[in-house]
Amino acid sequence: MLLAIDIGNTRIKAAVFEDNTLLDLIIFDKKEMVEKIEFILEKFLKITSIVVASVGNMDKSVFHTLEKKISIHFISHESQFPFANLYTTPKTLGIDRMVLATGATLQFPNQNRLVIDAGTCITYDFVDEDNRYLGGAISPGIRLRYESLHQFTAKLPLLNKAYPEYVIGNSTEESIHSGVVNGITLEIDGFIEQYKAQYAKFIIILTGGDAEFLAKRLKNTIFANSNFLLESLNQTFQYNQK
Ligand SMILES: Nc1ncnc2c1ncn2[C@@H]1O[C@H](COP(=O)(O)OP(=O)(O)O)[C@@H](O)[C@H]1O
Ligand SMILES: CC(C)(COP(=O)(O)O)[C@@H](O)C(=O)NCCC(=O)O
Ligand SMILES: [K+]
Repeated sequence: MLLAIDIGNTRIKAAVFEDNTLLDLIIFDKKEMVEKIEFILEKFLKITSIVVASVGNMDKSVFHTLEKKISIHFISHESQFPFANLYTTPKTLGIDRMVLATGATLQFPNQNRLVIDAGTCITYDFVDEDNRYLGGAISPGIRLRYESLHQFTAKLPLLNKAYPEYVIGNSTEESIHSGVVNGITLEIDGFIEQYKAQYAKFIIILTGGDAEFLAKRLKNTIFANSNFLLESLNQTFQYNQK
């Protein structure tokens, strides 16, 4: 039994896996890390390994006590991946993006895949049918857009995400919602059209904390799976056990 931990820039997502079955999902803030991991290990006594993927530099001291009683694997640029990394700066590529590319490669073999992860940032990652990771894009996520409109202007309010009623926002709040939410959905649909100009066929996987919210407003058919990164982390762990 495996505990997979995805440390993003906003939240920590943890999942317990028995082979490829997700038994439990826990989402928490970084400051709750120790207590939450201890809670999970007490609840699932059969966990024998922990695998961690972190976008930032890991403070591994959190795991020092745990390392005495359980094996912990940190996915890094030195881990094994089932794709050829054609990124020209492979050592700066986000570990989260490499894990997403691994899941797309293993779960959807022999085809072009585009993974869109709508989290703190919206990341786009493309793996072609020959299992070559080509790269993609990094764009501000929903929260980042609302917060930057508030933080870098004199008068704009900080809003919680909501669907705009119209393209033409008829109030300050509606204008902000239209700019943020329509901006993102048009960006995503626009990027997909650009990829279609280069690749006749590819599948699209949408994940991240805002996947469900955005999926409803996207024109293109996509696989929306908010647990895709955790599933991919489980598969990355298995791939590194061979
Ligand atoms: N309870 C929540 N707390 C924080 N963000 C949330 C929550 N529920 C949904 N979200 C949305 O999820 C996004 C973060 O998604 P996530 O994939 O966890 O980010 P990351 O992996 O970058 O930490 C936020 O931008 C926010 O819009
Ligand atoms: C772009 C990211 C911040 C996305 O992180 P997230 O939205 O998942 O918190 C992360 O993938 C990252 O730090 N990437 C490093 C730069 C690169 O991928 O080229
Ligand atoms: K992301």
